[in-house]
Amino acid sequence: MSSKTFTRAEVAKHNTEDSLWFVVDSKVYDVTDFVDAHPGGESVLRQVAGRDATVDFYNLHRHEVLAKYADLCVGTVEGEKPQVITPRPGDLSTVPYAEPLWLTPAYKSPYYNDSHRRMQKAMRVFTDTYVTPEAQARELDGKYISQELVDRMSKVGLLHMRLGPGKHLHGVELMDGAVRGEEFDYFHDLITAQEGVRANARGFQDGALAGMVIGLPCVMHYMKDERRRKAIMDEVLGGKKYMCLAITEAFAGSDVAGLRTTATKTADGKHYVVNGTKKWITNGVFCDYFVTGVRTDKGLSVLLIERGEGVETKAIKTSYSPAAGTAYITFDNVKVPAENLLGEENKGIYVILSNFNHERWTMACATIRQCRTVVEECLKWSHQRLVFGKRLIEQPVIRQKLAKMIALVEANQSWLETITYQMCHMPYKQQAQHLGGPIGLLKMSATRAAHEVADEAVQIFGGRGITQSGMGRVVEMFHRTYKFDAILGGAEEVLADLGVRQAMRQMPNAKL
Ligand code: HEM
Repeated sequence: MSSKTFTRAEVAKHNTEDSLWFVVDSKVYDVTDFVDAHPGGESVLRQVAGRDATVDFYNLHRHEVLAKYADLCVGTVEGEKPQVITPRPGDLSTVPYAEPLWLTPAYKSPYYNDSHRRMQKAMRVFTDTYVTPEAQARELDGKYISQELVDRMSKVGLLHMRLGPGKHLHGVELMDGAVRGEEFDYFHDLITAQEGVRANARGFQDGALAGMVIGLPCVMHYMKDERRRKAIMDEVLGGKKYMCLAITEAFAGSDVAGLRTTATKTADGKHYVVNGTKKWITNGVFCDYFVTGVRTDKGLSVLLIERGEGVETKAIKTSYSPAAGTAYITFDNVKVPAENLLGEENKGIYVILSNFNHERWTMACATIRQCRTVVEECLKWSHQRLVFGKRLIEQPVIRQKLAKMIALVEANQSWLETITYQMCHMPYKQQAQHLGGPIGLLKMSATRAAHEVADEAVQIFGGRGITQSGMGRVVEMFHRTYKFDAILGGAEEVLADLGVRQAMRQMPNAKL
């Protein structure tokens, strides 16, 4: 920004055909050569020529517009300083409820220590600096994640971290040394998930190797040949090869037992021959490995299938961006080595189920954080938007909506943290027994809340809430995409039922 200063009287002189200046938040803008390019047209700019246009500007634009057009700024008003906060990469928001309570000054939490705080800071800087700019660009052009970002994520251990705590992290320096792999627990995991989704790009979010997050654990826990397992883990965590989980079919979604893709053993027992289809496979379009649910002679099995002869993928157009690489897959007589069987033959259901809790919990982390971002957007918008002669926030009906949204977000975050604490203190096997139901209910609660939050947010933003650019772009994206989390990883209704059925297994002979 230029260091020049001007008096308001000097700015006022630039209100002619040949020179058009105005002030926004103490900064002086010369838009003489910009009027033809201004998306809002020329006339509106002429109306504020020579004047302070701060109120008009923020009634119509996001603050980030000023950063994008920073070269229009020719200086500041003498003796004045900009009042509007310009966040730097890594900054916490000071808007009420924009951050979870543990990151809000004056609040305490029993769950987070210094190591968690270091992780949060490092993740925020990384997301703001590298992920958000690419995520926003990919949402627009629909291309897949760049190898450059994958390499960067791999280098700081982000791909490793997304599998959750465990031995695969031991000896790994995370986020350039912010945290040691050995100290990584489920609260670090929660932070990783919640910070990552601040890029506000739901399609890209899945495109950023979500398939690996749910596919690779099956290899990590169930591939028998240790040498091969290590080689594949290194390739995938090194960002050299991409992996996805291919379970759902046109025939069966949440009803995993209804899968129809078959795997038949060859007479010599050395191979399986796979035939069938898969649908809605996240990242499938650009993956090298497919962790695939198949029907073998006496039940379900899981095979690691490499892209090759007989494997075809084509993109499915969904309501989020093509950056996710969502695929329809066909397997036609695909020959798969028998050692690519993950877990036991006909017992694949255990392989599939073993992963579900962590996947669902991660989705709850993400959804709750996205709801919070939408709350922040709504608080800012209702605070700056002038309508019917006053700020939107002065309408009681708007405050009612905000209160409901805030309460939903805070309640879900608290429940999430309580469950996360149990995850930190329960062996994995016990988690499956005691936490499968609560995690299912938590995910259901998070996506039901998302439904309410998305709906109210669009009402608050009006037409902008259904417009993909400008003020309401975050709300529009959320409203268009929150359903992915209500369906993927187990539909709301299936998880609600699971939660209650699991509780009923513990039901004593208690009477009213
Ligand atoms: C440095 C100054 C300005 C820049 C760089 C700028 C840039 C933009 C951009 C990029 C848009 C597209 C929408 C968006 O992305 O948010 C836009 C829309 C618009 N601008 Fe500006 N603008 C400036 C100042 C102003 C001022 C002072 C006014 C009015 C007094 C104005 C009136 C409008 C209007 C009416 C729209 C259309 C809004 C809508 O579609 O909802 N702009 N401007």
